[in-house]
Amino acid sequence: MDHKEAWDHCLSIIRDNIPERSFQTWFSPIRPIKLSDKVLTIEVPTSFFYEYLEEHFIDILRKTLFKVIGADAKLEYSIIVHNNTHNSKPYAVKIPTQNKSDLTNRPVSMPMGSNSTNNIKNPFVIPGIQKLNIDPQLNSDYNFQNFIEGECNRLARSAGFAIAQNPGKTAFNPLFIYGASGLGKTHLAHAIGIQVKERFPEKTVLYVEANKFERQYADATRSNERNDFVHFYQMIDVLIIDDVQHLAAKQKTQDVFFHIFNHLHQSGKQLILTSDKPPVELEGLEQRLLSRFKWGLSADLQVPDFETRKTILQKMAYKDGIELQDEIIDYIANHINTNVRELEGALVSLMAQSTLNRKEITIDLAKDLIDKLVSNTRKEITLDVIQQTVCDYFSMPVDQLKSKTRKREIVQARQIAMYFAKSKTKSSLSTIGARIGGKDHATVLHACKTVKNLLDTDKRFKSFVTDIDKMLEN
Ligand SMILES: Nc1ncnc2c1ncn2[C@@H]1O[C@H](COP(=O)(O)OP(=O)(O)OP(=O)(O)O)[C@@H](O)[C@H]1O
Repeated sequence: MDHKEAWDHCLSIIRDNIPERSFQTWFSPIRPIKLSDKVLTIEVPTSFFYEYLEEHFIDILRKTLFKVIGADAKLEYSIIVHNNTHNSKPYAVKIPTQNKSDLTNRPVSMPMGSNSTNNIKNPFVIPGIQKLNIDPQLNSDYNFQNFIEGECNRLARSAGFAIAQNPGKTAFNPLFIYGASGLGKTHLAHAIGIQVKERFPEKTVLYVEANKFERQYADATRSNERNDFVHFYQMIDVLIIDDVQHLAAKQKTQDVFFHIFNHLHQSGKQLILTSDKPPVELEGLEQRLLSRFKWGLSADLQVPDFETRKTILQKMAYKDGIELQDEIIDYIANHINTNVRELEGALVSLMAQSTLNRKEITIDLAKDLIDKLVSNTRKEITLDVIQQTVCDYFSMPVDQLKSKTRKREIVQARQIAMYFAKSKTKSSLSTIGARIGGKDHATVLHACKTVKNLLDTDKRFKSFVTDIDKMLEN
């Protein structure tokens, strides 16, 4: 048995024992490299990947290897590092944090300012910020207790939670959280900051929106305080920058951020960034910044599925001290399927209506209000919404649609998603391709043509497309 056969055999066992989504996320990207003396070497994309496997799948990996290779089987990881070399680690041995720099090809030779805190002036206009004893600018409501977990945010939440226990010391540095509007990026970023402050009160945490960072920098430059600005930011232990996409085309701000980023990262400080797009799709940001954004972990927040929407509503209602009948929760969760902010809005409107009019919250009141709300705020049809809707319709995980698999039914679903993405959004063909399965623009064009042809020739296929169209439009 060679390494490929052995690993294939292992995969078939693992696949039967874990959820398909986990399998796709954590096992599909692994490549077997060699098998010698019962030691199987597998290649994983990042050290985070390795740590995650060790933490979550160690038991199943161990049992499967013993079954396939024998009782004295061993597993070695080969981790792809930035300079395209590999680093093999023996089975079940964690990467010691102090050796992390061996694994990541960190450049940086930026001259550093004095670390002394005495002569640092506070360059900011934000009231409350003073030298190191700064207000972290965190919203206490946005904590982990209030952040509801579901398949849609599990990876980002787990990574965020791990960071909060050990800021700067995990492989997730930076943590790059991305996703469409209203899905909880800001909330999660604050939750990490709050938890760090609770566990390590002496640490300096700062949340700042990218726009504000830009304005502060412009002010500091105007008043000749650029160095103070840089020194100030270089003293932060956990720096959270929200909506980094707003730094696009701001060359000078990107330059200064680049230096701050390098300094903090090299000093083992934690960076948390949020954006509405993954690093590969961020336009107008310098390549050197984008490549650094990919050093740690990029984790997306997706549109919550129906069950998670229900949980979110139940917990939100509970927090506000009201009890809603299941029928009402189901109705809202069914009709508001865009993002968490809108779910929250619907619940607040419902409570307001019932309080103002002294009416009980009944299913009729809920229907009346939600129907108005939905028709007034015609939901934006985004690439995420399209992919989620197509996957809901065919009962498949979004991961599969985004994967490279050539299984017929998945290819078909992917083509339908591309067709709707082309007809209902303004996204370019290459963006559509990149977001749906990592394909190029020619594949998207081909998909649109195929769907149009099938609409004319295949009745069953046409009914799929019509149903999904209705779901998107309603
Ligand atoms: N998983 C969740 N659990 C509980 N509340 C959530 C969750 N996700 C989002 N929310 C709530 O939804 C609202 C919108 O979230 P948030 O502002 O974090 O979204 P965002 O992704 O940063 O959006 P934008 O890109 O528009 O700034 C907030 O009130 C937040 O508390």
